[in-house]
This record gives sequence, C-alpha cells and structure tokens, in this order.
Amino acid sequence: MSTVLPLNAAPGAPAIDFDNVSLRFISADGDATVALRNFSMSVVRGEFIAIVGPTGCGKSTTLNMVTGLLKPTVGKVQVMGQPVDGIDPRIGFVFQADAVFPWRSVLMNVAAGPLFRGMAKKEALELAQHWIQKVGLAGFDKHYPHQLSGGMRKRVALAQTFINKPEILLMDEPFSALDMQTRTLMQDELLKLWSSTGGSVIFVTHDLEEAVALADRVFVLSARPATLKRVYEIDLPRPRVMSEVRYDPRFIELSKRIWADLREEVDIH
Ligand SMILES: Nc1ncnc2c1ncn2[C@@H]1O[C@H](COP(=O)(O)OP(=O)(O)OP(=O)(O)O)[C@@H](O)[C@H]1O
Repeated sequence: MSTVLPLNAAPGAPAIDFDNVSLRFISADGDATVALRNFSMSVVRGEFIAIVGPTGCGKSTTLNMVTGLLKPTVGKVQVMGQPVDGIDPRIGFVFQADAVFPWRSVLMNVAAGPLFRGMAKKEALELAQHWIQKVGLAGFDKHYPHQLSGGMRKRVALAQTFINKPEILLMDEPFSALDMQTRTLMQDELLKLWSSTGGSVIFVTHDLEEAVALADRVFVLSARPATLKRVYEIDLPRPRVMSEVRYDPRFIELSKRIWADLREEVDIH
C-alpha cells in the first residue's frame, strides 16, 4: 500500500469526489448500521463546502472516508482524482477537540508539521513565527496551551494546520465549543486564511447559519441513513464579514429555506 499519493496526479479532477457511496457499520454482535446511502458529492478545487444534517446522520463519517480512516461499503471516494489510500499530506484537519500538544509551547506546536517533515529547525521556527502572527497570536509563542483561552487555542490549531499549506481542509465542528463572539472572530479568521491559501474545505457543522455564512455550497443530509437531500448554492458576495453577513436579506432567505429542509429531518426522528 502506498502511503503518499503522487502530487497533482490528475490536474483536472475535483479535489474530492464521492461517487454513489454507501457505508454500513457492522458491530461485534453482527448488527448493521447504515450511516450513509447513495451519497454523491464533488468538491471543486478551492471550493468551500459545508455539510449540515441531523445528529448522527453520518456527517463525520464522510470526513473519515476522505482521510481513509473508513472505507465505503459501496461506491468510490477519490481525492484529486485518485482513490484514497493511506495518509495524504495534502489534507489538513481541525476538529472540535483541540489537537494541540499540551507539553509544547505555541511555537513548537505550530512548528510541529514542518519539523516532522524534516524542515531545518531555524527555518521551521521562522515559518511558525510568521503563522503565529498571521492568526493574531504575536507575543504568545512561548506560552503553553493551558495558559491560553479556548479561542486562542483554536488560533494555534489553525496556524498548526495552515502552516502545512493543506490543499484540502477537513473541519468537524471546529468552533462549536466557543462562545458566540469568539466563534464569529474565528470564522472571519478562517475565511481570511482560506482565501489567502486557496485550498478546498469541507466544513461539518450543526449550525446552519454558520454553514450559510461560510460556504460556497451547503449540502443538506437527511436523517440516518443519510442521503443527500439538497444542495444550496450560497451566492452571497465575498469577502464576507461574519458580523455583517447575517443581516443580509439573501442570507436570511437562504437560512430559512435550509432550516425548513432540515426541520423536516429533525421532526421525523
Ligand atoms: N465505528 C462505528 N461503528 C458503528 N457505528 C458507527 C461508527 N461510527 C459511527 N457510527 C454510527 O454511524 C452513524 C453516523 O455517525 P457520524 O458520527 O458520522 O454522525 P454525525 O452526523 O457526524 O453525528 P453528530 O452530528 O452527532 O456529530 C451514527 O449512528 C453512529 O452511531
């Protein structure tokens, strides 16, 4: 099994492609749970996709198939035109739980990726300082995670991820543990970082307003076994400012429509 895919193996291919994918979990006592059924989704390079759906429908499962942690029972998942196979250095992650190392300073946390890949220490630390500044943490490089607020730790996580220049970024409710104000700041931060680096993002969230505010397209999943219910084009202009976009009449209209779709799923189950 190869662990690293050839870079830009298929230049014209979508960044991520789910082709009629179903996934069934079989538990130790033989019970089957269908988490995803006939799911297709194509993510263009540079596109920001959000996935919303009721609890337990299979949102995280889709991300786990992009990383290769889970394999579809039926159908195909491809990254940059190639089947998912092993660890792909082009993919970055930010999840709800902080992935920062508690025993490392902010600087060493942010430098971890480049150092791991063999970059010279001086160069890696300089690059890390650059990213620490970029996420608004200048002066905190010697702090340890326990000395930071939840929002600041999230900034470390973003710097730690973006320093690796991911071509694909998978985010699973990354800001859901934050208070509303910090969350809004982090959403702005994410959009800035994304627009300056140009990767593709899949952002899983329970918060449909967050999905509408951030994404180019919102994929609505049905209750389990999840199928794709509808896809919404979010034609709000960019750059978007989180504290303002929520008052845009088009934002309100789209949010209402998507909520009506989602509510049907939540009501039934
Ligand atoms: N390893 C596993 N073995 C068996 N069932 C699993 C496994 N992982 C997930 N499931 C089941 O598959 C379904 C989808 O789970 P998943 O975590 O993808 O949902 P989700 O939409 O991300 O949920 P939430 O919104 O609550 O985070 C759930 O019913 C879950 O219990």
